[in-house]
Amino acid sequence: MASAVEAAKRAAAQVAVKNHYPANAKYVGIGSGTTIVYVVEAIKALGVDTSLTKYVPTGYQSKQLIISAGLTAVTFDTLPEGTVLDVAFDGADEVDDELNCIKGGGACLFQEKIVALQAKEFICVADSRKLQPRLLKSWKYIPIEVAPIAANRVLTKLREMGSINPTIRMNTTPKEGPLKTDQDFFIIDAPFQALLTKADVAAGQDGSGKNGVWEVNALSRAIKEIVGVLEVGIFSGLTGPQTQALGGLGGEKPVAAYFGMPDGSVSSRHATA
Ligand SMILES: O=C[C@H](O)[C@H](O)[C@H](O)COP(=O)(O)O
Repeated sequence: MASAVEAAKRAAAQVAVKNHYPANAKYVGIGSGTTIVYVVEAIKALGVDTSLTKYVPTGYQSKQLIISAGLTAVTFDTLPEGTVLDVAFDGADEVDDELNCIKGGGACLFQEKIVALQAKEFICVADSRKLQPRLLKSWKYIPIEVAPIAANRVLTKLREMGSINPTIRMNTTPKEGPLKTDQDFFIIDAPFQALLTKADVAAGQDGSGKNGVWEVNALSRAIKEIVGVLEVGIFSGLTGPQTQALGGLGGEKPVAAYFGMPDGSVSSRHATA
C-alpha cells in the first residue's frame, strides 16, 4: 500500500514538472517533505541543461536533496534583492476546492512560504489523500511556527479562537523535548473545525470565527496577528499571477496542484485567473 502512495506522488511530480518546468530556468524553488523528492527526480529526468539553474531550498532537507541530485543550491538569504524565481514546487498536507493549502506537517512552512511568495508560479504536488473539498476535512490540524518563549501564550490565544486542544509538537524521542524548526522555533499543531471557503461565505455561511467556525483567509489572518507567531501553515489569498496583475510579485496560493490517484492517473486543480 505504501508503495502505491509513493507511485502516486511520483506520477504527480512527473506531470507537474512536465507542465511547469520553464525552459532556460534561472531560479527554481524546491520545497520540503517526501513528495518533493520525486519533483527533483523528474527535473533530472527531463534531460535539460541544469548547469545554469540555481535551486532555492526551503530548509535543511531540501538543500541536501538539491545537492545530492548534483544541482546547484542557492539559499534564500544569498539571493540578490529583487530576484524573482521562475517557479517553486512543493508538497502539501491538504488542498481545498479553492487551492488553499495546509503545509508544515513536516515542520517546514516559513521558508516554504517566502520561497513561494518570491516565485512567479507556485505549484503543489501531492497524492490523492491531500485532495479534499475543504481544509481540515481529513488532515487534523494547522501547523504554526512560533517563538519558543511565546508558545504558551499562543496556545491560550488559539484556544480562545476555538482551536480544540492545540499542542506543541514534540520530537519522536520525548526526552529531546519540543521539535525545533530550521529557524530554531517551535511548531504548534492547532486543530480547528473544517474551514469554510470564500464560496461558502458568499453562500451565506459565517466564517468569522463565531463558535470556532472559520473561513480559510480569516483564520490565517487571525493566527498571524498573534504576537509570537512567525508564520502559519495556511497558504491562501492570491496566486502569483493574481498578485502580478496588481503590480506585485508572487502569491501563497498555488496556480495549480497535481494529485497522484490510486488508479495511476493524475488529477489536477487550476486557479482561475
Ligand atoms: O512541512 C512540510 C511541508 O510543508 C511539506 O511540503 C508537507 O508537509 C507535505 O509533505 P509530504 O510531501 O511529505 O506529504
